[in-house]
Amino acid sequence: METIAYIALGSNLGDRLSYLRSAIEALNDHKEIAVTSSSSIYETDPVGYVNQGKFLNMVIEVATTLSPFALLDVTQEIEQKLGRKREVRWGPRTLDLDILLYNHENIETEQLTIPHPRMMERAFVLIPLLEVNAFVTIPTLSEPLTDIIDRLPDKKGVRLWKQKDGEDVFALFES
Ligand SMILES: Nc1ncnc2c1ncn2[C@@H]1O[C@H](COP(=O)(O)OP(=O)(O)OP(=O)(O)O)[C@@H](O)[C@H]1O
Ligand SMILES: Nc1nc2c(c(=O)[nH]1)N=C(CO)CN2
Repeated sequence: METIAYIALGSNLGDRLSYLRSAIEALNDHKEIAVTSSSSIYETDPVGYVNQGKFLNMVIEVATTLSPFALLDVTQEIEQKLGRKREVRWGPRTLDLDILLYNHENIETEQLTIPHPRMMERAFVLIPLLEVNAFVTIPTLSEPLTDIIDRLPDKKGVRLWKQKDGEDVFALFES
């Protein structure tokens, strides 16, 4: 059965825009994944480990026939292929792909937790997520997402960097 999933992308090393584009292309090239929508691109102050460069962050919606674990394998392969090294926890990275939501499933294993365990603390995730789907619902959450975002300290550090213009995800990457 086809699933709708939301994936957060982040990059703060090297050619950040090009890492985002390559990751979206690689996902869309997979025969069991179609990228169906995206947010704008935001430039965001680093959260957690603050002594690092600004991130570009965005969220995409995908339709997929992969299981959540197979989708995680694909996102991790793409991170590796695009040069990701894990050195400092929450530190600089060429590319980070986090699976936020997978239909309305709740998954809690050592390898994979969905909804993503830290998404509700991150305006750099919730602002683009709400842009992609203003009616998105999160399992076990009754409060409106907009109220949650209002309380998040990092929301002031989230700035629109490249506005989405129309429905074509790849148009975002044309200059
Ligand atoms: N929903 C999820 N999406 C992606 N990875 C997840 C998810 N839930 C659990 N993980 C696990 O988290 C591990 C660490 O991920 P990663 O190194 O990307 O963390 P990070 O980006 O440094 O921090 P954060 O998870 O806070 O964004 C991965 O190996 C993966 O198995
Ligand atoms: N602004 C911003 N800060 C972060 C980010 C990120 O993508 N954007 N990712 C992190 C680890 O996943 C830690 N901190």
